[in-house]
Amino acid sequence: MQTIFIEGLQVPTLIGVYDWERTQETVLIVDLQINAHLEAAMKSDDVADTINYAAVAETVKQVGKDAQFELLEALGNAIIEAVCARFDLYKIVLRIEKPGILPDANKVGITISHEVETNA
Ligand SMILES: Nc1nc2c(c(=O)[nH]1)N=C([C@H](O)[C@@H](O)CO)CN2
Repeated sequence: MQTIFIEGLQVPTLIGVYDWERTQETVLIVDLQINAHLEAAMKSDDVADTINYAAVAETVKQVGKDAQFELLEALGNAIIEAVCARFDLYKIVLRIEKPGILPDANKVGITISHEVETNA
C-alpha cells in the first residue's frame, strides 16, 4: 500500500455557523492523504494506472464550490464521499483548516479518517 498526498490546497466555499460568515466565501486549506495500491503505476509509469492527484484536487475544489454547509464536519463528509465515489482507495485522511477565524488562534479545523469497506 502506498500514499498519495495533497497539502495546502486552497478551497473557497461558503461555510460558517454565523450570518457574517455567510455573506462571502471563505478560503479553507485542505490536506489529504490517500492510501491506495500504486504498484501498477510504479511499474507502468502511466498516470492512467494511478490516482491522479490533479483530479483529486479538482474534485475537492468542486465540492467546495457547490457546498453551503455550516460546519467543517459536514463539508469534510461531502469531500470524503465525493473522493471515495470517484477513486479506488483504501483509506483517506482529510484535514480542513479555517485560518484566522478565532481571535488568539492561528487556525482551527478538523481531521477525519475514513476507511473504505471491502468485501475481501
Ligand atoms: N466543530 C466545529 N465548531 C465550530 C465550527 C465548525 O465548523 N465546527 N464553526 C464555527 C463557526 O462557523 C466559526 O467559524 C466561527 O466562530 C464555530 N464552531
